[in-house]
Amino acid sequence: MSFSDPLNVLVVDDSATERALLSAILERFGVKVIEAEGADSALQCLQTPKLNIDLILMDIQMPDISGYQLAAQIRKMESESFLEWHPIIFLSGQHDPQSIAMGIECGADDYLTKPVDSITLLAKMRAMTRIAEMRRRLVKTQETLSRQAHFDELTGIANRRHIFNLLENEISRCRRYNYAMSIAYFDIDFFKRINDNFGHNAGDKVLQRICSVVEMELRKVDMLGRIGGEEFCIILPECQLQNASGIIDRLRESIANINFDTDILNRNVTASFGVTHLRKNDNLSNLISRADELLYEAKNGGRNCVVSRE
Ligand SMILES: Nc1nc2c(ncn2[C@@H]2O[C@H](COP(=O)(O)OP(=O)(O)OP(=O)(O)O)[C@@H](O)[C@H]2O)c(=O)[nH]1
Repeated sequence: MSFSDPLNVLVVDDSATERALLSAILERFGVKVIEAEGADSALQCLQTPKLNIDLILMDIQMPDISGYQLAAQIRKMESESFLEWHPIIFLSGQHDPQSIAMGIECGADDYLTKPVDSITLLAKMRAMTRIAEMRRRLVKTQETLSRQAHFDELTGIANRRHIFNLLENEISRCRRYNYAMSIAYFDIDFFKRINDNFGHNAGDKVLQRICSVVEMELRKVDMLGRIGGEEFCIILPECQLQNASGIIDRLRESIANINFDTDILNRNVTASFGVTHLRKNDNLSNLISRADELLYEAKNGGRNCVVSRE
């Protein structure tokens, strides 16, 4: 039996002889062994990305801390430092059911008693790496789903639901710490004409470029989200209305000055803005309604302008 991809196995044992014996068996099957004589070096190896450890084989009786304690520490470190999960197999001389139960309880995934039969050990390792691979795929899928649930696919910025959740959080923060906050709604002017005259693809590129310009111009704490179509929301935490109006007017100018690649669009694009701030009795719904109304005033007032009001 051997592994198709080279497997990196961390062997944790205080006895150099035991480590050497186990390494000799594993290396015969094409496994790459990384040795650790105790807890500190084991934890260090797991935090070293280039070692790329797939699995841990661990002794229980060690002088500094027991294998049980180390397994619990590894699980804690993995969850606190967002490290990948590593299967842990205990190799122990203790055969009693209590020791086995305790090993699993502390975070190990399997428990083999010494002397370990090499074929059994390799079969268990194969099963564990299969589970680790399935878990890796599951985590990746979860990350993709979470990204899709929170971010707009075309522009990469927060989607409607996410920006409203962020706004809800900011409103609570402002209430609690008595902070000021402003928001802006904006909408690209005559966007339909861009699609009609230059194609939907060009329209998409315009949306992407405008978002990246806006993100670049804003402070790190500001938040940008796509409400839908060509309408966007900006949250400006800890920003008084007067200040926000100035920032947003500069943003309007930056958008109007974007030079698009001529194969996308041979003219400039403008946007209209509504800016307001959080009033004492505002909730999410009336704050965004007011920003939306101001945006439509800006549209009716000739576009490419900012209308701001308390
Ligand atoms: N390319 C592209 N177009 C989109 C997207 N989402 C919405 N649109 C288009 O955006 C256009 C919005 O048009 P309207 O609502 O009439 O607004 P407008 O032409 O910008 O006019 P004003 O807002 O009044 O200045 C529609 O043609 C939509 O199809 C998208 O993701 N990509």
